[in-house]
Amino acid sequence: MSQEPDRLYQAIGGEQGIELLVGKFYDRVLRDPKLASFFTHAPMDRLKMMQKEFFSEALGGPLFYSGHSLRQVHAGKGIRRDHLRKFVKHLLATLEEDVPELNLSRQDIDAIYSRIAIEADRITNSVGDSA
Ligand code: HEM
Repeated sequence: MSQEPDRLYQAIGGEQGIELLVGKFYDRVLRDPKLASFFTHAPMDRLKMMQKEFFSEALGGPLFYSGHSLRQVHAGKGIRRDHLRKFVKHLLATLEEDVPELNLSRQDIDAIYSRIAIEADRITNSVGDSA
């Protein structure tokens, strides 16, 4: 590959950009009546910190994810595939609409989105199909 491994991390503006993205993303998730209740008792400060690490690692940045296994964290919570689909749709909408200050190109938006959305596969096996 000719591109720098941390190109996406740089494109998003490093740690600050990721923090902005994660904050706006959860604003959207928590406004969604189908998703909000999953987070009622979640430790949001820790969750956002873990997501910062997670995004950094996924985008080639210097922070590495130190949280629990994604399968274990999400298992047994009643999260279905349709919840997962909505969740990643909110991520795409956040990248497209909520962080104009990051000046992301279409190509970068698609690349960042796929790096995170692909992780849904890791947790998909621990959730059920739509009712
Ligand atoms: C691509 C999909 C997803 C990714 C990459 C992801 C990632 C994460 C990460 C990194 C954590 C922090 C784990 C830790 O604290 O060690 C977390 C926690 C959590 N996630 Fe997700 N998540 C995804 C989808 C979802 C969905 C669809 C829901 C529910 C609708 C959800 C609900 C939660 C909740 C409630 C917690 C907090 C668990 C707790 O500490 O009690 N996640 N997720």
